Amino acid sequence: MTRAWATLWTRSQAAAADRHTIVDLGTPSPVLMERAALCCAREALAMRGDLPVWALCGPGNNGGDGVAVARILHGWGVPARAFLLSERLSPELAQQVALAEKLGVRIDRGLPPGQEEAVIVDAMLGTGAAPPLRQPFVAAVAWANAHPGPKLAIDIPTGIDADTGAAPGPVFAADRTVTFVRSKPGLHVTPGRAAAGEVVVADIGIVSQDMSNETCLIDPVEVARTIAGLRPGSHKGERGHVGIVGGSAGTPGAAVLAGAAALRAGAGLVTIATDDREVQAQLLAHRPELMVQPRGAEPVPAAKVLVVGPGLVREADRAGLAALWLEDRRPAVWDASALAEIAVRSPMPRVITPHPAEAARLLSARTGESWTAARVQADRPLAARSLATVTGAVVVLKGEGTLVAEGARLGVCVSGGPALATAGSGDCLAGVIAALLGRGLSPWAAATAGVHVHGVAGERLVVGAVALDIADAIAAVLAAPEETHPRFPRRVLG
Ligand SMILES: NC(=O)C1=CN([C@@H]2O[C@H](COP(=O)(O)OP(=O)(O)OC[C@H]3O[C@@H](n4cnc5c(N)ncnc54)[C@H](O)[C@@H]3O)[C@@H](O)[C@H]2O)[C@@H](O)CC1
Ligand SMILES: Nc1ncnc2c1ncn2[C@@H]1O[C@H](COP(=O)(O)OP(=O)(O)O)[C@@H](O)[C@H]1O
Ligand SMILES: [K+]
Repeated sequence: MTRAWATLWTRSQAAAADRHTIVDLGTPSPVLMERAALCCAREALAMRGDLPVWALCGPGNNGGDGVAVARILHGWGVPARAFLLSERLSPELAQQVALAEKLGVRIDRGLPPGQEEAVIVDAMLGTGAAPPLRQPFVAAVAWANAHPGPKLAIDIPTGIDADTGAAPGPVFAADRTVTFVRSKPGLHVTPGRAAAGEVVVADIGIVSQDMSNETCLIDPVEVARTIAGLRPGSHKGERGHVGIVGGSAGTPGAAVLAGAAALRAGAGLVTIATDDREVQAQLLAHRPELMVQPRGAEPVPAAKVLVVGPGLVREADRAGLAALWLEDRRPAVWDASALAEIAVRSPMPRVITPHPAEAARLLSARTGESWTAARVQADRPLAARSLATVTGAVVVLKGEGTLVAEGARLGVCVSGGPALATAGSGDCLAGVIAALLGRGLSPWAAATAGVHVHGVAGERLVVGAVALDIADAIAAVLAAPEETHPRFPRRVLG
């Protein structure tokens, strides 16, 4: 089970929790704001060295947090100022301004003058706002990003959509974001993830009645436990036999990579099914550990799990895949060009691993709507969930901040980096997930553990590494899975 505090709240879930805590339970709103600001002030203190702290404040309660941060720091003897960017002030913000002024905190209207280096605190907009940004925040974000000094965002960097991670305009580029009670999907989904910096979850006593945990981070603690629970297997047959339907003339490499990654992820045996004699010869030359056999009506009958798609570029090599999708009872990972053969929901255990362009093609074909890769990227959670609905599969939507969807459930991967952006890296991922399925994990568990492990393996490589290096790094990650990850939020209590 994912730890409760690793679940993610959407904008409406956060607002409902605020309302419940304040209205139903009677916790005064200023008490929550004080606790929120105290956590942010501590983080600003840790980031400042001997720099002053400047809070850029919007019109709502996010702005109220900013003024309270300036007041708390001022009380600790830190040179801290607040800058009000809007004419309009919410009642909580007005209350904070009045209190801060009584205590001698300097509060100005408009952006700070000059180029003095300072910690810039983004208290412009929080979870009450929805992008695209309007003025004066478009200009304020550009000013802040160009100003020298560390950047701290309160709750969410201004400009990021808290629910989707989309950034339809300029975005505050934070080094650190302090978010309240639960993190938000937008801090971990591309492109929001890059703008959030280090994410700190501050528990400030807001409680929710909503016990659903449909959206969560893929928790490295859970992944490590899942991996530790895998049986080593006393002989190779017990660790699962993976069959790979892949490799066309001229592109045998993708099948080799999927196979190599499956072996590194603990598959006992890997057999590649292809009818092309030239491909068969090339496969064996590439990786002698692999086995090769003709495809036939039922590919690799001895295999417990299939990977379908790596390198199947020739149309003739995709004949019969539609029936395989629908009828083959074995758990299977479907990838690359094989995804074009999916015409209906499959009742069988399936994991599909599209990148955004493949996801768009599949969604267009299956929904009759017009999807492009850009539309997928504009709301990755929606795209992943829609694909899960129309295919019946566990969906791995690849890319920075990979998503895993099963029905309405969504897992967000924290691991992975630019070294993974290399030809064949996706083939390795398919092989890892298949190996984990073969070792007895459910499609959800295999997909979530698979993307996390693949991401960590990629992080251990330098940019310029090739896909076979990823496959080879996977064994080391599985041998000693770590329960922490630098991009998994740090939790503070306030
Ligand atoms: N008492 C509470 O409920 C607590 C609230 N907290 C803070 O309050 C925040 C939420 O506060 P609010 O609900 O007041 O909302 P925000 O402060 O996030 O922003 C709402 C304001 O932004 C404006 N706005 C919305 N979309 C915009 C856009 N695209 N461009 C420009 N302006 C836009 C709206 O007109 C509105 O005035 C949280 O993110 C958190 O920082 C914390 O203090 C914790 C306790
Ligand atoms: N910048 C990045 N950060 C994190 N992961 C990435 C990044 N770029 C690519 N990846 C990952 O690398 C893999 C690439 O897969 P794919 O697009 O299918 O490429 P290929 O077809 O070359 O194998 C996916 O798992 C994807 O999530
Ligand atoms: K903010």
